[in-house]
Amino acid sequence: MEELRAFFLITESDQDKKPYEIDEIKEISIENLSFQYKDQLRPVLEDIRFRIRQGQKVALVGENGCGKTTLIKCLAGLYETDSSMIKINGKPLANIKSESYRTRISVLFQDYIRYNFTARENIGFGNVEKLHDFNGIKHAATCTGIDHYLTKLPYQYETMLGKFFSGSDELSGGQWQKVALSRALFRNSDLIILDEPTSALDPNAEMKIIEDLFQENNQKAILFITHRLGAASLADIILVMKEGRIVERGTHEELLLRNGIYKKMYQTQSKWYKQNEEVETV
Ligand SMILES: Nc1ncnc2c1ncn2[C@@H]1O[C@H](COP(=O)(O)OP(=O)(O)OP(=O)(O)O)[C@@H](O)[C@H]1O
Repeated sequence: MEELRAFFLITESDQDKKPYEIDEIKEISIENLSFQYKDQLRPVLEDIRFRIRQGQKVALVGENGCGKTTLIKCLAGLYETDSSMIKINGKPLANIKSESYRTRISVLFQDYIRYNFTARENIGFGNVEKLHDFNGIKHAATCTGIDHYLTKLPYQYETMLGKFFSGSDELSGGQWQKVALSRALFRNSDLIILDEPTSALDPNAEMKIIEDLFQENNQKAILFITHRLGAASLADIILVMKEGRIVERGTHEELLLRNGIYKKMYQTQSKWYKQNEEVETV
């Protein structure tokens, strides 16, 4: 009898460890996550805890070097972390087949690729199986506001982008960023992770894109890094990081009521915008 029980116990625990597939991400939870780069003396992330549910929009803010990009790389499964610290639908990320997880997420890093291919392909590469789904590609481009520009190109979406080919069209930094963001949106994912997706855009264009992004993807979870608190204010939850830790969290209004880092950052940025408005009107 004991042997029989032992047999079932082993079989159950083996099954737990066997990587499995997921077809949906309903919740991501991070519990007590710490991370250290091999060549660094101190951890870059310490005791990180938060949860993102389906449809939630979460902004990650904080000064340069506080660990924001490292955190989203851990979440994207690019760095190995203690298996139980990141959980997807309540189960450790490490137990999920990485291919299956990656098809459910969409990530846009700061150093996105500018493909010397057509505009359609540049966006379509987000979901290569749907490279010929023109309506889907156009829809993603409309959401980021780049459709307007692409439709005016000599061959519209079939125009080559970049500067390598004759007849191709080289975009501005902000336009490339919109194309890259369209590519991330074209992917059919449950979780969209964006590292400063609108940093090259002017504040008005940025706010419009973030608003449209949230509206168009109301069922999806979005985690985005931003240095502009105007964009962060649109999120359901704002996580404020400092030296590898989350030190404040809440809505824009809640954080302004505290006399913390977020409020100081906000006051500094408001002053900056006011000064610039005054310079423009002089
Ligand atoms: N590949 C790496 N190897 C070693 N150290 C790294 C690596 N990437 C980042 N770091 C270090 O980890 C710390 C956090 O970097 P990270 O890029 O996560 O910060 P960040 O908050 O995203 O900064 P920024 O706002 O400037 O983009 C920094 O001190 C950085 O030097």
